[in-house]
Amino acid sequence: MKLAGCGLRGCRIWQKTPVTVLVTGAAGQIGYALVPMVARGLMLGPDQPVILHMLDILPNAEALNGVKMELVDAAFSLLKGVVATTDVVEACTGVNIAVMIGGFPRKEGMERKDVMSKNVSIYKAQASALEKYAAPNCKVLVVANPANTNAVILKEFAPSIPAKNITCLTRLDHNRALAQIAERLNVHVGDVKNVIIWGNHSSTQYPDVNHATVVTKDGEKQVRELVTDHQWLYGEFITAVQQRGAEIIKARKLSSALSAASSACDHMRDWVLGTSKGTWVSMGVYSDGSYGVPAGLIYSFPVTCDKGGWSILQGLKIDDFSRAKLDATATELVEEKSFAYSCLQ
Ligand SMILES: NC(=O)c1ccc[n+]([C@@H]2O[C@H](COP(=O)([O-])OP(=O)(O)OC[C@H]3O[C@@H](n4cnc5c(N)ncnc54)[C@H](O)[C@@H]3O)[C@@H](O)[C@H]2O)c1
Ligand SMILES: O=C(O)C[C@H](O)C(=O)O
Repeated sequence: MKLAGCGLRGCRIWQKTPVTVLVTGAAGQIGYALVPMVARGLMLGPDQPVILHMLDILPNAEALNGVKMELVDAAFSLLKGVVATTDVVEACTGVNIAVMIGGFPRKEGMERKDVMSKNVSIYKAQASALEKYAAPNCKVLVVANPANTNAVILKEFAPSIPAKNITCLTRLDHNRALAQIAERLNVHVGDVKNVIIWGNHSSTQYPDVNHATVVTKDGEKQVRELVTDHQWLYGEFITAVQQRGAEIIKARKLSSALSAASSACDHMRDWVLGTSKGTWVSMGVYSDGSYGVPAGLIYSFPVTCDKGGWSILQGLKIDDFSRAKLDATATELVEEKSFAYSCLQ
């Protein structure tokens, strides 16, 4: 914190030191939705000044500069500086938070594996830059797909960044699950909590409501008690969350952007500022073997956050149906990880 003038004679207020936030792929759709949210304090809080570092590739340099012009024009009071660059070293220098959205998008006719091999090389190069130039204790959120596996590669090639600081986005899936339950029960989404997304940000993810609750006028109730149609919970609900990204691509001809950006803010805000008491969220984090998930994967778990750190929520009962789902998505991640490594040979 430092003492800063508030503009009135004789007035001094304590102002926090700005936090530097890197957004890669900032000229893309999610980047364009995200940077104003960060500049408005939706990621780090309404009293936290920020400096934005925006990275994109050379063919998008002009568009990136346009985003910078708009940020300046919006006159955000929390925004203390903007760097728009195609130089990865300049982009990574001194960053406290890195939101990695940049990557090669899947194009028509391309297999998931084609995209993976391109993105794995990008994440290897950017890991090295973050390792060398980011601020100590930089927190990383990988959004670009395949998000979990890009995060694994980033961790591998930035060995001095603590594994606890490298995460991937499954909060969008978590929010989608909350929204599906809220719609089904005709309640406000803010009254639903503690769903879980297990595993990969892909169609093998397992949205689990076994421990989820809803605040009602008669107190907190289990989702399983309120949604009496268990066939729906075991079938349509799971598929709806797993397939929501594809459904949005079908409708928009583009992948989700505003919801992805908003969820990225939710992820970082809870990580930095903490989750509320009795509430957990889903984050793709480094597996320590909890719940029988192979150690070393970046896997989505239920986590609680406190004092800038996260912990995997322990001790939840996993029934046989869930066990099979947790294992299936872990198997996919093991295969993706091994394919990603083979791309680097
Ligand atoms: N995890 C999630 O929940 C989630 C949700 C939605 C989208 N996504 C993924 O996020 C990614 C971005 O989506 P989008 O809609 O913003 O895509 P987009 O194509 O609009 O934007 C991507 C941007 O990345 C830039 N880029 C490409 N290579 C780069 C590099 N090496 N360094 C820096 N920038 C680079 C591109 O030029 C482009 O501006 C995609 O991989 C998408 O699948 C993830
Ligand atoms: O970009 C995609 O493939 C979909 C995206 O990850 C989403 O979940 O909306």
